[in-house]
Amino acid sequence: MNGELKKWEGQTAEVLSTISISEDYKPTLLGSVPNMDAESANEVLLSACDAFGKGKGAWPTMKVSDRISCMEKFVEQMKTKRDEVVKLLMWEIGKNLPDSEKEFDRTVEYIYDTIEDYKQLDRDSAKFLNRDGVYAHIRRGPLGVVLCLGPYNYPLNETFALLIPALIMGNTAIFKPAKHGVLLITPLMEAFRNSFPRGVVNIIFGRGREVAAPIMQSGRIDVLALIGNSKSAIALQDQHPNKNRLRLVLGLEAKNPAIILPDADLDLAVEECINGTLSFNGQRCTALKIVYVHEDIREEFNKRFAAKVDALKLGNPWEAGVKLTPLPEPDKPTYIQGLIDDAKEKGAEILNKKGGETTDNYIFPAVLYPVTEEMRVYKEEQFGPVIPVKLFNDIDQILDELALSNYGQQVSLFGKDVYELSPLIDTLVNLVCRVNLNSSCQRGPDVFPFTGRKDSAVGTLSVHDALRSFSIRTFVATKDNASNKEILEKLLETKVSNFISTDYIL
Ligand SMILES: O=C[C@H](O)COP(=O)(O)O
Repeated sequence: MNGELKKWEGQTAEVLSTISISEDYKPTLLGSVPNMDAESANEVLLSACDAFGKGKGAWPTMKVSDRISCMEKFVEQMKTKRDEVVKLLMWEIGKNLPDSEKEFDRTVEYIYDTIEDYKQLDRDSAKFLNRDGVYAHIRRGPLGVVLCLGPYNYPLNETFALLIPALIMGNTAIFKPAKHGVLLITPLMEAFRNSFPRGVVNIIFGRGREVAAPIMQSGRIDVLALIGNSKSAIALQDQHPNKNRLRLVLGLEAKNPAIILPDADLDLAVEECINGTLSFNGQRCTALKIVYVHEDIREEFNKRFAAKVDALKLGNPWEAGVKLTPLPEPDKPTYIQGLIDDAKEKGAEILNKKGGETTDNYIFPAVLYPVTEEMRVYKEEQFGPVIPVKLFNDIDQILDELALSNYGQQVSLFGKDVYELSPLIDTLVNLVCRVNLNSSCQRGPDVFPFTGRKDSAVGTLSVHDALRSFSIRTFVATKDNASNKEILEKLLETKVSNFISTDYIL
């Protein structure tokens, strides 16, 4: 972005749209981005390192109020690009219109919330301490250079959920857009260029192993911030010559269950499970990826749920009322078909009539029942349109499975009896990080903590927590005597230091 894009002309990577379910479907060339190599990626790295300048750069030492002004300028310009970005969200990743609009609007809100929270954080963390003859002025500061990688399912929102807090805290950043959802970043590049000093925000395009790996190998990355899968996170981490000094901020996989207790409101449970399992075709880390149904209500729940799934409208993302849309990953339908075949071989049935029907780059969601622990669809994070339903008689059976699971993000719990719910809630909050009562799992509102246990996350990504994840407490200390007092008073009075200042009182 602050590097010269022209440099990479002639090595462009084409971006094809696969988003169409029409019979005469043909992939359409939407645009192209530079396909960078290791050398170009290293130039970008140098640009980010120079801008941080081992702390001497203009950005990390800048006044808080000036950094906020840059961010405000950026978000104002970003808002003028809404239509363009929303269209690209539909065309590149197949997200339906309401969800694409929501992704854009929620990202704008995330930036405003981050600005407000940053002011509060700076006010709260700035402290003058005087103890045992030592006087200290404490504030929160940046960590250095951050490498941010976002996922294809939220190419705008989740990339920015990493990038924005990292930047406002005074870090410089390099970000790599997801493979699908790369073009939608391009309308925003001018806004970045107009709003931030050179080298503060940097972009890399290309394959992870070709552009992100060499950057990590340099040992100059201080924070790896990634939302995606553990495999990519581990592969990148392993490239760093000194992993111990790398701070990690990771949002990873999950296998969030819905638990339908015998006294659950079935209409509500069905509705919430439809949204939970199939919003954006189940391509959400917070999606419900398995449904546990109690034996007493199994028949009724399965019947209503399967019928509702079949009634969902499949179509192109821009068509009104469409819930199910084409999948951006060309090999996803084959993968899902493999899960269905495996489950059928091991004794499951498809409960809904349309389950497994394929249309170009889509496979209609199959509701699979009864699912058992030997099946791949039980073990793998399907991240797509297929719904395993598992029977239970005894809640302890589910608690044992959750305790053994590699994941620990969220649970949806459906029921009414408070005496049954309360011990369960008390246990579940120690197995996952968010229990959704009579509602499906979700990340939002984005001011709420977004995290997980075990392999689901490292650190917490909410407006509030992300600012802390991308910063460290730093301070200036001195012996409390008359001469030092005088120097400190002068520093405050002359306003020559941005650190020893009262700029935090915004
Ligand atoms: O892919 C994981 C996302 O953070 C899910 O967000 P969401 O629950 O708002 O769809």
